[in-house]
Formats: sequence, structure tokens, C-alpha cells
Amino acid sequence: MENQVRSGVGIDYTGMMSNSQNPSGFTKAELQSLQIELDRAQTSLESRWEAGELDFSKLLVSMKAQVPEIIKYADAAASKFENFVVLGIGGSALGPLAVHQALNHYYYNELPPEKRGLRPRLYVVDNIDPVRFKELFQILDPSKTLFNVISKSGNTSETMAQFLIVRDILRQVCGDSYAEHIVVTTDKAKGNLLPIALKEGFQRFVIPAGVGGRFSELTPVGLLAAAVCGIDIDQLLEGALSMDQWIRETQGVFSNPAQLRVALARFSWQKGKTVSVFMPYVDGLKTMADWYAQLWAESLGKRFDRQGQEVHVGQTPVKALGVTDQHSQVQLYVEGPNDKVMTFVTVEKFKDTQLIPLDSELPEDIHFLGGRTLEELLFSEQKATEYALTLAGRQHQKIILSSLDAYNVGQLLLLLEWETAYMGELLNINAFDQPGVEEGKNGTYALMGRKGYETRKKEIEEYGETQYYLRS
Ligand SMILES: O=P(O)(O)OC[C@H]1O[C@](O)(CO)[C@@H](O)[C@@H]1O
Repeated sequence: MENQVRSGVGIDYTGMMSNSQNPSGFTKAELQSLQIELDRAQTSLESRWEAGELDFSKLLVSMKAQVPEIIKYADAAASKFENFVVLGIGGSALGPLAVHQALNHYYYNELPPEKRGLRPRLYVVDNIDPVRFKELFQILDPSKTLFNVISKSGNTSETMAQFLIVRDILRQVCGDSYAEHIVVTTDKAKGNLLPIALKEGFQRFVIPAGVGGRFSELTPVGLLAAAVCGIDIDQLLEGALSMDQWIRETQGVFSNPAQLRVALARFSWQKGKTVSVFMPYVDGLKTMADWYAQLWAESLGKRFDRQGQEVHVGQTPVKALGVTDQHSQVQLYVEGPNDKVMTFVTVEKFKDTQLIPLDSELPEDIHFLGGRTLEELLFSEQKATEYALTLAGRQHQKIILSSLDAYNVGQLLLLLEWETAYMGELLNINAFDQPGVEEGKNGTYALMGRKGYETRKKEIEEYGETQYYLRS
């Protein structure tokens, strides 16, 4: 194998490469030809790192130093509250959810408290659907709940609205002690949430200035929820640091995992693969696909390059789950337009095993299942899907975690963050802003009557008149 598997996460890119079954795959020479560009990207990223623009990586060490403080608070919260609710959206919600699902029991909230290590149930409310919001309070006792309001900007309408509703409920239920039920995670110096937190005396955690929402999982954004729910955040950061070191200290497309992944992404993009399918074959990683989708889409979907030229770049991320989506989307991937590149995410070993019982009374055709395990079936299905894709000339690769543990999840997060940063360099765009979303945010302020947005409001209302409509 050319690519070294270090510490527990590996990349199998056989399905991306040219061979007798897939002559249209890439050659080693092709990947190697990108090395000068990759070296340039590495140098540029290094200077951005120095300048504090890549604090998702640079601040890992200081995050590790903050672990005891976070654990101390989390343990105290866990002994006091039955529920921990994250209020946030986008990067302020997807990371906490992804890591929780990856590392805790799949039915964590339904477990009796002693099987949860007496830790609180976790809810991540990442939307503003009024029905869902109301229904949350039909199952939650606010007096036994700690709410973590997370917003980097401290201004996001969805999160601020959630906060205002929750604060109101808490005031009614808990009276003067309502502030003990709110912990705020936001910027140190900016945004509307900060002065409120200071005035009302909420416990506060800081999102470092140079870390944007979608890169913030390994700051208090994700670390607090993880620690409250019993995840080993020290190991999470340890894994992240080891991947960080591997990527920052290694030269060469066949040795540096971020360079390898980005070279594959770059060539597939160039060859018309406008869709990137992220398909874990582990239920625990299902919401990791949501987290990845935001990271890849918001970072790389850009209209202008750094010189202001209109480029309209970006690969569309699609979330899928193996084996479930074999029975839903894979037909399209095998026979539809050849515009997709697939990343499967798998584990070498599941935490547990499940035997399929043998029953010789049953029809002969299902005998083959008996005595085998569910994971054997799952691995076989995955392999068979890879084979079908290869036969159809479709490219695919695998990120393989030795097991689904905190260390490896930390590695995975950093790998995906770094490859996104690299892709930004190769596409010559700013991977750390989101001007297209800001437009929508401002439009929302206008429509909701925020001061200073009156002209915008008028424009949108005029534009927004319904002209064509069909109804039952
Ligand atoms: O954490 P904030 O500032 O509330 O932002 C939430 C999300 O909104 C965005 O700014 C736009 O979707 C994301 O980048 C971010 O993760």
C-alpha cells in the first residue's frame, strides 16, 4: 500500500485509480502532477495558519489545555440537570450532533440514567419549526434542563429566537434562578448574545475569533456538549492533534492524507464530477454526513475567486447512508449520470457484533445468512456496491476508521477540515466566508422588521409577489 495508515484512519483510494476494470480512473502520474500546486497550497496555508486564519488547527493545543475547565463545568452540569439542550444552527449544531451520534449509544436518550453514566439526555434543536419547538417542551421539564445557546456571530435570527423563547419559559418556571439554566457559547468580543450573557450572568464559553462555525466542533461549541454527555474530549482532541500533525508535517500527495484527498477531489471536479457523495456505512456516522455537507458546501460553493473573477465553483455534497441508501440512491449512482464521486466511511471493527441465527427449517435460499453476522452482511454489501460502481466506471474511495472511538473521530474531523481548506486553495477561493448565506440572513432581518433594513424589505416584498401558483 502506498498510503500509510497512521493511528487509526486510512484512505483506500483504489476505486479512484485506473485499472483493468476502470480504465478511466486516475493514474499515479496524474495525481503526482498536482504536486507543485499542492506544495504551493501548503505554503499558503502555512502562512494563513501563522496569521491566525486557520485557528481550527492552530488552537487545538490551547483547546486541549481548556479540557479540565470544560470537564469540571460539564460534570457539575451533569450532576444537576437531566437534559442538555443545544440551541443553534449550522456549524453551531451539526458538530455537536455528529460527535454525539458517533460516540454515544445510538438510543442514548432512551437509556435509563444509570446506563447513560448518569449523564443528561441531549437534544440539539437546529431548526425553528414551531411544532417541533413546542413539542420539545411537552417532553422536557425546563426546571431540570440546561440550555446551551451557541452562536459564533451572536446574531443568528434562528438561534436568538430560540433563546428568547427559552428564556421566557425559564423565567416563568424557574423565577430568579433562570440564568443558571443557560450557558452561552459565543465570540469573546462580538455579537448580541455576549452583552446579554454578561448582563444576565449566564455561564459563558468562548468560540475563538479565528474559527468559523463549520470549523468549530473542536472548540467549546462541540466539546461542552460532548463532555456533558460523557464523551472523552481529551481523546477527541488528541486524535485531532495527531491528524493535524500528520497533515502539517508531511510532504507529498501520496503521504499527506489531506493532499491525497484533495488531489482526488480536484481531479474528479475537473473531470465533471460535480457531486460528492459522502456515505458512511456506520449508523453512528449518519449525522457526520450532515456536518460534512455544510463544511464542503458552505466553504467551497463560491461565486468569486480571490481576484474577484466570477467562477461559480463548488462540488455539491450529497448525504447518504450505507446500506440503507443502497436501496434508495445507489441505482442512480451506478447507472445515472457519471457526475459523482463517492466517499464511503467505514470501520475496520464495529463496537459490537450480531449473529444471524441459523434455521434449517427456513427456505434454502436464505440459509446462507444463518450463522453469519450483521457486520459480515454489511461489509459484503459495501464491497458488492464498490464492485458494481467499478464495473460501471464510477469512482469511489473509502475513509476507514480502525474503530469508532473518540480518537479516530477527532482524526476524521481534522482530515475533512484540512482537505476543505486545501480545496479552497486549489480553487483559489476563500473557504472561510459565506457571502451567499449572509444575503439570506440580511433578507430575513429585513422581512422581520429589523431597524436599518427598510429598503431591503421593500425590495424583497416587491420581488416576492406570487405570480404563478397551482393548488389542489
Ligand atoms: O454560529 P452562528 O453565528 O449563529 O451561525 C450559524 C451558521 O450560520 C452560518 O453563518 C450561515 O449558514 C453558518 O456559517 C453558521 O454555522
